[in-house]
Amino acid sequence: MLDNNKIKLGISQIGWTNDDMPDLGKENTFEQTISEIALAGFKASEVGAKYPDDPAVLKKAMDLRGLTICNSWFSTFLITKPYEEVEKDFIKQLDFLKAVGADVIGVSEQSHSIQGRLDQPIWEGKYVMNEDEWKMLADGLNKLGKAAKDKGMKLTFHHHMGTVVQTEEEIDRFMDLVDPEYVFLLFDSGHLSFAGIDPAKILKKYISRVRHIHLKDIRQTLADKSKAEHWSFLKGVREGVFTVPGDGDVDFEPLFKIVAESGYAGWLVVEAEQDPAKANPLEYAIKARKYIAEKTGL
Ligand SMILES: O=C1C[C@@H](O)[C@H](O)[C@@H](O)C1=O
Ligand SMILES: [Co+2]
Repeated sequence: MLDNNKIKLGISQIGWTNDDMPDLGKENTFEQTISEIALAGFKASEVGAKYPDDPAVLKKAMDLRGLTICNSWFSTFLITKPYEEVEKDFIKQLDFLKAVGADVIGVSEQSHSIQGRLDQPIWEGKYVMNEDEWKMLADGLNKLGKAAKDKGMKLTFHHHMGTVVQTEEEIDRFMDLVDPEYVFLLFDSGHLSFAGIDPAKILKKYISRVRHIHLKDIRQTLADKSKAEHWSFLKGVREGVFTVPGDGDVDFEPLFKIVAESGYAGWLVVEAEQDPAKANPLEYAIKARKYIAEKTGL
């Protein structure tokens, strides 16, 4: 059982429109997306490309539906761009998130990332950082994390397929290098499972440093096929590698147990990008909401 005084449930808008491939769900408007998020029984979403840029307009639309913004993706380029340039954009996004009521920002290092490249199989040619780059990444994130903390926000780092922090060894090294006061982990059950890592092992090890959680399930047969047939990450998404919790092969019960026993306080966010033409977003959001209620009491 999870404590609903500590844990709140959100769902990412990525199931309605996928900003990485905007043709997926192009027909779904911002208003329809957030109305369906509320209708399915969730309390928050992250920020999508169709969401209003004006924080007052966005907040009003969310408030009207009893929703809040709980996080947004932020791409850093700490090992390939000047730090000051990254920091400037980061602060702007922090201020935006703060104005709409979020206290978490989800960072992914996108230097050399292959996650968006259609010409690149996701299982081949991922960039591996050298010693200097590891230091540059950790130092940059520590500084950004301090800037976030100074504004009452938390920098959470999203390990991700096709990026410089994907494998178990990379996650361990990352957690060793960053300052626990300023940089937290964004745990994503789908990316770990897709990478062939036991999500329960990682969650157990780092739960005290986790400040945001993405609940993503995978269809293992399609994940295996993506490797065998050299698919890009985005082809995998299009074909249905990811789905909502309870609909795939990830075992969520140990994850919920670790969360319950840890005293984690924060958001659990269903994040299950797939083709909305094959997986109706409202139907899948309701499916996820029911599964989580059944397994956690939330
Ligand atoms: O948190 C996420 C945001 C997406 O844009 C990304 O590609 C997805 O897989 C994810 O986990
Ligand atoms: Co995620």
